[in-house]
Amino acid sequence: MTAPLVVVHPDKQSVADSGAARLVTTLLDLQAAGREPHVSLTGGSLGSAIIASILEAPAHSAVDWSRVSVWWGDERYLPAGDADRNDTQNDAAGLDRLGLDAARVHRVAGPDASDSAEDSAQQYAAAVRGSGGDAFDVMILGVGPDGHVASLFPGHPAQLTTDAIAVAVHDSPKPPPDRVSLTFECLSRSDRVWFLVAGADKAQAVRDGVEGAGPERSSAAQVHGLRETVWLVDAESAADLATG
Ligand SMILES: O=C(O)[C@H](O)[C@@H](O)[C@H](O)[C@H](O)COP(=O)(O)O
Repeated sequence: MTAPLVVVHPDKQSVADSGAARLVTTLLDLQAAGREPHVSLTGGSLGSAIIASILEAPAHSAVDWSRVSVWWGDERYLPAGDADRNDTQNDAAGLDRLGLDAARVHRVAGPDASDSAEDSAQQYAAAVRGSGGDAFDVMILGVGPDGHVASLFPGHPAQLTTDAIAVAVHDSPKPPPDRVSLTFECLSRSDRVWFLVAGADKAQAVRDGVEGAGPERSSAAQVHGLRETVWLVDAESAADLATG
């Protein structure tokens, strides 16, 4: 388990830009070392902002995006193309302009391609298991004001699922109610975990996450990278962190 490193930025745009720069550099290093990287994306405003920033990053065209595998930490259980799905929002932010190989873009099945959220979670778990890599190279996660990551919500029973890669989530405290999420175990099987957070309403969630609060307060605090755990935050969301 790696101790969290906190990097404070002036504003939300710099959080997205620095996440993008970090991702491009990391992918270049991994590809130079002969690895075919696996990256997990996130929904929310920063999940889309980082994609827009990647397209603006000068070195992004040096990455061979056709050999980057893309996943999502969670998905809203809605049909393909639904405007409220994380992947649809990421596509709209420019994901489809990166030059990815569609065969390596691992979308979570919606009700149009699975019998239930449970079935979708099983399909997704099988895809993760079958992907060859036993760890994600980069896991990008947004954090909700309530401390949730992916679709694992503090106090919700689904977050405590063990011995599974992915889980169906019902009665989510945030709409839509039905979702599919990677579990804590799977999220933490990542070399690098990067939390991207901005806004004054996230100050408590950042503090709880960085200080390692329990699962009833913070889902983010339960996720750690194997090599690094980095919080890319803006000044407002860092306001409650102890200094010095
Ligand atoms: O599925 C969802 O309801 C959202 O995607 C959610 O999990 C989001 O990622 C976080 O709340 C962070 O959102 P921001 O990046 O907008 O802060």
